[in-house]
Amino acid sequence: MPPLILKVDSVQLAFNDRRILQDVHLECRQGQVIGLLGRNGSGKSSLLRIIFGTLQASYKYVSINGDFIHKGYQNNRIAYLPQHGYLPDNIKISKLAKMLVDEYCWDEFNALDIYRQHSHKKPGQLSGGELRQLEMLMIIHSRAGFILLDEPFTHISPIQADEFKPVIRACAKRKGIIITDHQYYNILEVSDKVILLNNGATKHITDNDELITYGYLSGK
Ligand SMILES: Nc1ncnc2c1ncn2[C@@H]1O[C@H](COP(=O)(O)OP(=O)(O)OP(=O)(O)O)[C@@H](O)[C@H]1O
Repeated sequence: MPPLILKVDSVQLAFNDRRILQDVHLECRQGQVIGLLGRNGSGKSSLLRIIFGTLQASYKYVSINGDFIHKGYQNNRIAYLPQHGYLPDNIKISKLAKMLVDEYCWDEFNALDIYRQHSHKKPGQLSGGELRQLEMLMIIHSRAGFILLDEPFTHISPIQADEFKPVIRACAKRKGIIITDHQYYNILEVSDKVILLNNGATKHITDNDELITYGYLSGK
């Protein structure tokens, strides 16, 4: 089967007449990790929510292999790790995992140390970093063909971030992933392509020095 291709084109978003996104074009193939960088307030979370279908844009074109996708979350086509936690506090991790994790990935997920360690607990009994790791792992082992990760490295210690990057790469063998985080060095390491959101437009970065040219990194 040819790889699935997610296309996002001509996204327009404004809040109270303030333009946030106006010239956004990106493509993510199954097998690829696309890193999305941008300054605070540049519209990264808004773009991911528009693709997922929980934020309405004034215009968007999102498709998977040519099929227009109105709400990405429908039919498990796209899964999304929001910037802030999404798991309810009082349901056991094991029960949540059974709802979210794809049965075809269950053995792989069930073998993860962090899951084995905490499966009997509830989210409210975990540290911020433990919870973030489990939230992300459930999303990337979900049924969806495309995964959107909004700041997955937040609250994660450097050593655990290093353990995660191969897990993300392994997941990308079967899925397409769009990932954003302010830990830009992790994004540069884990991504096949990097896109910068700058003044509402996507810039496809081919040389990391462009991150300085566009004012994302100071270059000092
Ligand atoms: N519901 C809203 N109403 C008005 N303005 C909003 C709303 N949601 C977001 N914004 C504004 O839109 C802009 C883009 O926000 P968004 O959260 O997408 O940025 P971001 O790139 O993810 O930022 P950060 O890196 O700080 O998380 C910001 O200036 C924000 O203040």
